Amino acid sequence: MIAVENVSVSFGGVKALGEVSFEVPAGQICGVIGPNGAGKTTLFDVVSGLRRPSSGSVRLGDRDVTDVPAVRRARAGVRRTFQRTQVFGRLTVADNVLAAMEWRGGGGGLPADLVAWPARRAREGERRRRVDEVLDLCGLADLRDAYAATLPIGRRRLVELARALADRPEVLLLDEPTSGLDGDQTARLKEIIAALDTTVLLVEHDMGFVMDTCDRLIVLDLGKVIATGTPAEIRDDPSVRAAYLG
Ligand SMILES: Nc1ncnc2c1ncn2[C@@H]1O[C@H](COP(=O)(O)OP(=O)(O)OP(=O)(O)O)[C@@H](O)[C@H]1O
Repeated sequence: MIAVENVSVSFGGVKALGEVSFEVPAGQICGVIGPNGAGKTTLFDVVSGLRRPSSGSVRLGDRDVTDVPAVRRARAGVRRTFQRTQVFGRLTVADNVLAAMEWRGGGGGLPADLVAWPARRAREGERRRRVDEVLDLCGLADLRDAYAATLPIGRRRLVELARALADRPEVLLLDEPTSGLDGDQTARLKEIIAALDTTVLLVEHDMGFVMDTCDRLIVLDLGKVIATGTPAEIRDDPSVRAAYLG
């Protein structure tokens, strides 16, 4: 569950977010839409911990994470993809996913390696199986040994998604996940998201995708929530039409 309460963020004189509040119950797929400059990316930065709000709070489950930095939020099960893909170009697709998985139970140096060797090897095997599983899920199995830098943008985006899914996140934030995807890849993405039992917050400009994929929508305009509701409710909301049509 994600709970954002009265969150405000200002950049100098620009109020990117003004007292934004909403909740995404566990397992729900929630879309954030709004015109350019509405505050969507800023909201993602606040939820993922990259930006601290000037006021307000963010809770994940029953934990207040407002002051918890991004890296610790990631450890607590928050994963994010970015508007501009951020894959490791010099690593293979499989290694990109492997690198994103938390190494639990490491540490302790050589003595620990020797004593705990069988358990560590078993865990390593589990991680590699998981890599294959998510590559399959994302339609990347054939590309597991390709260097990420050589892939077209749509595939790179799917590598980023695979990385985000590898550790079975509790909360997944997707920033414009369809951009650069072709029709087949977009359809696959829809299926992947629908099959997750993760809380998902996504920003997306492709309205068809948003309407088909999300359980609920939040509409931002000039840093304010101007409407929330099911996709059908939002489609018929006059204030939303006004915001988009100017
Ligand atoms: N680092 C920053 N410094 C100054 N102003 C910023 C900064 N980041 C965002 N803003 C401003 O805050 C407002 C919200 O920006 P934000 O990028 O969150 O909107 P957005 O809805 O994600 O837009 P887009 O759809 O174009 O990505 C805009 O007016 C933007 O110019």
